[in-house]
Amino acid sequence: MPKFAANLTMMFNEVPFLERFEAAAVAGFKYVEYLWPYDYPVQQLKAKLIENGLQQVLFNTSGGDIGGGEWGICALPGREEEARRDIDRALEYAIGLNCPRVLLMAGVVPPGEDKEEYRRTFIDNVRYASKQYRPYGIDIMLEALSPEVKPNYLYSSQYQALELAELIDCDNVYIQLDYYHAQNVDGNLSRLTNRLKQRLGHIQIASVPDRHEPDEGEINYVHLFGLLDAIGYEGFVGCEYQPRTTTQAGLGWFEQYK
Ligand SMILES: O=C(O)[C@@H](O)C(=O)CO
Ligand SMILES: [Mg+2]
Repeated sequence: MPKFAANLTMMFNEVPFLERFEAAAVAGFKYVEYLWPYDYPVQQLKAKLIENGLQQVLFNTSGGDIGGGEWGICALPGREEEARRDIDRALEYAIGLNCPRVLLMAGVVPPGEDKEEYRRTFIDNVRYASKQYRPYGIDIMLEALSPEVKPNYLYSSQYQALELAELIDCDNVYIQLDYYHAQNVDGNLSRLTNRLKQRLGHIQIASVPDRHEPDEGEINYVHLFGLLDAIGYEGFVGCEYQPRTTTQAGLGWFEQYK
């Protein structure tokens, strides 16, 4: 049975961020993920996890200047020093929070720029992170983002993510398969899951087209959860969706998995 992680960036927005840990635990979650921890000291977040009996399973490196159109800096040529400081800071948080994986946010390639240069920069930074994180047993995730969510992100197809992971060829670099993006770009989700199974480090779910609870829309999640069990996937499944109304009102789908 999949181990579901509440995504505290998208879920439980009825309460301020630090109160979402308790809300997730009360709703029956044992695991959490969210985009970024950096607004809070490690000790404060660690206390929230411990108080509520939760395990942190994922967070991301920085988004960069989000207001200025960035969405990650690990692929930006000329920003390598900053990206590596950011990768090091993420490592400190991962160690402090006992979090076993970090998503390396690549970034947006502005139209007209040399995409190959961004790709090379990303590969170099992922290899750097791999080396830094390996002694601590922390894995690195690569996630393809669909243009619906982030136009011009470095890579949008799961098959591009696979190609990158194979090229980088480091034993602690895995794919974060977000079925919402995958359905928007690639489709054929059963075949895709089987194709990626050796490299799956994390899964995320939401309905398509509306990115709501996984109980509506064009993806059959009951089938996919069964498939994940069948291929022996033992990682986590992050609930990265925008609740239709309130978070609690939409958790009917989760009842059978608690
Ligand atoms: O799907 C997403 O958007 C996220 O998983 C993320 O980490 C940043 O884009
Ligand atoms: Mg995602």
